[in-house]
Amino acid sequence: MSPAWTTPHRPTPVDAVVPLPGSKSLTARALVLAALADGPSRLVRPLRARDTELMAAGLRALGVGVEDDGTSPDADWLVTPGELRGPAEVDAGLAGTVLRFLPPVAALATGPVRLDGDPRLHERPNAGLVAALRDLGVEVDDGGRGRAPFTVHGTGRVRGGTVTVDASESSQIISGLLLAAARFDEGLDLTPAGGVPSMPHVEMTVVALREHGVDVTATGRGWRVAPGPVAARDRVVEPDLSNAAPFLAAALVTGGRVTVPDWPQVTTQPGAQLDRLLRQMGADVQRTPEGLQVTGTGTIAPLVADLGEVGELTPVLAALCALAGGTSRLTGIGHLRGHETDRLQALDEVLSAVGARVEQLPDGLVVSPGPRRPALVDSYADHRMVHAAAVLGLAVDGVRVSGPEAVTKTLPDFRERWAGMLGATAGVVS
Ligand SMILES: O=C(O)C1=C[C@@H](OP(=O)(O)O)[C@@H](O)[C@H](O)C1
Ligand SMILES: C=C(OP(=O)(O)O)C(=O)O
Repeated sequence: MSPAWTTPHRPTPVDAVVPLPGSKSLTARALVLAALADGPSRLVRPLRARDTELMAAGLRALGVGVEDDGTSPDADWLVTPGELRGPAEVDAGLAGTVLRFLPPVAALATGPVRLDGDPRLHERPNAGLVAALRDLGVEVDDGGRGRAPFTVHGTGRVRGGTVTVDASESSQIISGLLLAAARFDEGLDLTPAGGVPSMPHVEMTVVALREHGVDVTATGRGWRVAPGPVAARDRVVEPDLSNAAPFLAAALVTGGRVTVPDWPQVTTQPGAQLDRLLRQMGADVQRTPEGLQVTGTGTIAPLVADLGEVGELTPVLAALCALAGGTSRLTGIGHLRGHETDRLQALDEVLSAVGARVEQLPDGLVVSPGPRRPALVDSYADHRMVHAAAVLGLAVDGVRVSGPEAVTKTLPDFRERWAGMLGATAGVVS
């Protein structure tokens, strides 16, 4: 583990333009669909971070070509579908996308595919996916745990058909099944058994499938994917709007201004909701020719919001709540207990350590500011907890976070970008 990171304290306004690398979620979908397609595809500006490198490595292990385009400054990937085959070992690390998107692909391979990952991956909920694969005719050996590690015994084809899926703990279970479904003999008619968190991420999957020529219909109960080819497609990956959260939050905390360039006009990324949420917290948010510009006043309004659609924004928003002028209430996020760490517990510990008052609800958090104090907090191996600590540290002198290397999951140079933002005078952080 690298030494604890002393997060920079910043009593004066920031003023910076912060470009961001590609979206984790869009890169993951692009890789899987390109792997299942009828010809080679190019991914321009994909996210190159632990989660997406693990996705690429997992696909390679199954026989897909995922190669660097050495000539491209943006580290493009060229994806060449191949015959899917085991035996293979897939390391999912701590990536929910690999955990839930690759098993349905593995089911299309010939031979056993074993999936394992970090110790915490063994605790991430996945029983709904295992049960659904079995209902679709796939043999999965999970030792009765419904979690990793498990082995998918692919036979080269999946019957598919009608299935009811428990995706109450992760939308990724639905996305994973839909992504591979056009390659199932009967396609897929999927109905969620109950509530589904992070619905915009399912919509992102549906749009990505249609962009690859797949016939997907919303049935009212769920989604139907017709069997058929997946068209190859080159694509440019949008910047990761969820990873914009800590940088934009810095504008609110310091009463400064931060612009994220190339903010898409239209997007399926749930991070786009930062526009609305940061306004609710008192920021001025403008779409300028350069990108999304957020300006803070130096005071932060408390937030009362259901974050069920945008759970991954919670750590940074909760950090802002700890610095706000009153009590905030964040709900609809019980499923965050199954994320990289139990994020409700972790946020309770971290925000309390710097002086906030925190109450855990079954599905959320109530956060009130308190007398601020320095603290050494844990990252819990969670990239977004490091982002949250960095936001707190702007306002609270002496916030240190152990295990800061967790940021490699989706933004390996987070600390360099953070320092660049703070050093910049209306400058671009490159
Ligand atoms: O499909 C995706 O790319 C994601 C879906 C969401 O997962 P959950 O539904 O498990 O929250 C989100 O939190 C995660 O960061 C990315
Ligand atoms: C929940 C997250 O990740 P994962 O894709 O591993 O579920 C996240 O990035 O906030």
